[in-house]
Amino acid sequence: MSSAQEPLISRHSSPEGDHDVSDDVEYGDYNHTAVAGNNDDDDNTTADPTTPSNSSPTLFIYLLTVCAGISGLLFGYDTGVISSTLVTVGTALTHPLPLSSLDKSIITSSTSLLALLISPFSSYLADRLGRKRVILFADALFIAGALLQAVSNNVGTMVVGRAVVGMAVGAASFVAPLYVAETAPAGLRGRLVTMNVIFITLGQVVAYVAGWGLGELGSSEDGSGGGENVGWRWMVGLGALPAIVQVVVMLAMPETPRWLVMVGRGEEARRVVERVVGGSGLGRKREVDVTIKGIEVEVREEDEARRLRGAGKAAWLDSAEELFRVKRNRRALAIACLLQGLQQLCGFNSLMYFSATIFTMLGFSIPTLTSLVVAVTNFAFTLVALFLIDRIGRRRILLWSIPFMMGGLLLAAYGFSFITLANSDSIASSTDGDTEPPPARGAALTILASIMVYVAGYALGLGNVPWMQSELFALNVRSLGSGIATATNWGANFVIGLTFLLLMDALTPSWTFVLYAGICAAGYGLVWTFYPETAGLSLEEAASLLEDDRWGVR
Ligand SMILES: O[C@H]1[C@H](O)[C@@H](O)[C@H](O)[C@@H](O)[C@H]1O
Repeated sequence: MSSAQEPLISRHSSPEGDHDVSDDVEYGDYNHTAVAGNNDDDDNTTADPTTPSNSSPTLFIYLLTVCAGISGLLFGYDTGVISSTLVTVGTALTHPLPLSSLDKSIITSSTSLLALLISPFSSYLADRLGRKRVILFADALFIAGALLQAVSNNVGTMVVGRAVVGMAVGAASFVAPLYVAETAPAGLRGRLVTMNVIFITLGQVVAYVAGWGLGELGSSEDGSGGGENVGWRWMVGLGALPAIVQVVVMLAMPETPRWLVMVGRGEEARRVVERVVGGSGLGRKREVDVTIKGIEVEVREEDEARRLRGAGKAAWLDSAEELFRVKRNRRALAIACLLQGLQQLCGFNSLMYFSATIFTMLGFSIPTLTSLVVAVTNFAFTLVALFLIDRIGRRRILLWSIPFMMGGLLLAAYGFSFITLANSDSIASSTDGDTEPPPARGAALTILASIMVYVAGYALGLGNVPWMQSELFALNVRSLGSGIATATNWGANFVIGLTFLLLMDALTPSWTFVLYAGICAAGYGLVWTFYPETAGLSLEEAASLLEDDRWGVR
């Protein structure tokens, strides 16, 4: 990652008031990272508040990273597990009928809707209660949501369970990266954005593997005993496990030094920094002093800025005015929302959520196993993206990868045109997937291959680049701008989850995929016209690109 994308906790006072937790750490699920340019450092001579200059990472720091990773993993697990659940749940929720397309759509999209609704409160709660408590609170929601889903016997309870998980995803995805960003050395923070996406996609792989294993287990029980396939209950219930692990580890972890200073618990903050720094001796004491001093200065400056703005005016209003009044801020917002909207409207998550349903329709004998290719391809190419993105650049990687997505979608649409599918309502809800008459094998395999091409293209570009959104925004509007862009992501995610199966029924699968290809084509044009290359630039350079009348695109 180039220095321009190195997330640093800013030492500037922030005009964002009650959003100050995210002055530099944007909301975005798993994607809240403070991304500040080099220039952020220029006017400040103190060391990074939480950065021991010479020390190598302590065990404590590794633990922190894993802790934050569990939140990403949970996010991925809970969004990925729905795919297998929908094809193994059978008639358990709607006895004696299988789930309808509408049931499936509502169950799926309730998670993203609640994640969207909880997001504005996460930052407030993290300030009031502390970062650690919000992580624990999210874990409680993850556990409650998982158990509720596991015991549900009707669609209503399942939707409530999914919604509770959605609240957990929304809160955890904001606060966990913030927790690390405020505690860990700057060197680690730089990797947060991509690490988060990697943990999410890994969680999705785990969910798909669990869905396959437990779905199979359930079907054999079903076959021998004739009872309900209970595999799906284990799948959704298992989501509680990582959350329980996270609770245990988190209980042993401290609050972040920055929050402790903010609430006047300086002595505790010092002890935390001592653990972060590790080692002993005079050098260590000096490092701890400098770090604590840096945090105190930062917090004081923020308080001061807030006071100057005046108590009468809400801080977010201040920020909102700036965001919409200043041309270059408006442009940054337009681009960030464009990318986030496109990340979801290109239809990727319809595969993430419904691939097992699609492969059941296509007559694959173990659809949950076949659909693993979606999660594994996504994970593998996200890793590839990690190595490529800074070398190739964000704009260029998008312009290279979107045509592959379009090609994959159009080929899949072509494949679907050879297949006569039953309405998705009538798809058998078992994993045996035997449909009569069997769909054309060649066409089904073509669709599988084209979906892999599409997913690879997505993971290389759109799956990652939108989360680098904070580098587009000036510091004083970064938190709000990133928050709005992230809300766009959840909103579009909700729309896709709700409409995919309904579109498949109303338009046919071929036209649904053509529609997504059309959205990608429009997105390509918009990226080409409006999205300047920001790789390798400082935040200020990136922001000034947006000043010129061609939006910085040459
Ligand atoms: O960046 C992530 C990643 O691509 C996930 O696979 C996807 O499910 C999320 O919606 C997206 O935000």
